[in-house]
Amino acid sequence: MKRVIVMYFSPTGTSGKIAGAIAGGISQAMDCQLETIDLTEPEVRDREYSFSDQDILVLGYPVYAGRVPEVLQAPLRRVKGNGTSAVLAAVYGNRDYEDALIEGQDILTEGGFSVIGAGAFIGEHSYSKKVAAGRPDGEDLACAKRFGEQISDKLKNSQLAAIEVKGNRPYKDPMPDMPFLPKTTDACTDCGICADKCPMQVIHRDDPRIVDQGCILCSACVKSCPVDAKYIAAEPIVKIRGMLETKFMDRKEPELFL
Ligand SMILES: Cc1cc2nc3c(=O)[nH]c(=O)nc-3n(C[C@H](O)[C@H](O)[C@H](O)COP(=O)(O)O)c2cc1C
Repeated sequence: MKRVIVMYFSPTGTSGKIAGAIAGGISQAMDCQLETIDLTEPEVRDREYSFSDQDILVLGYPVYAGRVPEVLQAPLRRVKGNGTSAVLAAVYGNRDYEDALIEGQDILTEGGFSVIGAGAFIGEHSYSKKVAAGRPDGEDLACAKRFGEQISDKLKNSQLAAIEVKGNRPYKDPMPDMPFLPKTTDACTDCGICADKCPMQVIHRDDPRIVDQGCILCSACVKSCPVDAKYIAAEPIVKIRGMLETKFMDRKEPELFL
């Protein structure tokens, strides 16, 4: 019996939605069970995972500076396949995904997987509510589900050869360190949702205004706050937001590799 495992790291939820839709498409078409592993939670990220050739792994992650997020790299290297078929979903904020797919493919291939499908999808940008606002939308999710069904056809026809994705080696330089912390306005009601959502667990549950070092500026706190009390005021991020809201407003569409 085949099993589909959907594994994702998704601070603001977009990568999780896309990976879930792909995995749902595969599991429905193949009538097999679906399991979820949410690597956004630190203790889940710390574990080791091993899969068999009866499993299909769907891995979703956001694109950070054209790469696989650094915080996910060591955890992914602990995920082992044994001739396991894998599908990648890199979700980017309507600018570009550069080397994020090829890097993801390299990591999984080294870990014993065969990447038989990959897609670059679009999600609302972590640093803006205007860039790719509301995405993934219904069209994106339908596209992801259909992609899952195409993957299932490929599996049924035993076409398990690895694919070629877009991207370059050596990969883009990693993101420079940005030692900034999110700020909090007086609107904060101490509800603690931001602390629960923080993938680095650096926000104090008893006083969410206190944020320890180690923040990766993923915007999980900003986007989950019900009263918009969290914000990132650091100059480089404000500049990036301005650049994105000027140059990257035209709708991009998913790119699929099968
Ligand atoms: C640190 C950081 C770097 C990012 N770099 C890129 C990028 O290079 N290209 C892009 O289009 N979007 C970039 N984004 C936006 C995210 O890839 C995008 O919003 C994604 O949908 C977030 O996924 P999530 O909802 O699963 O967290 C970046 C976001 C963050 C927080």
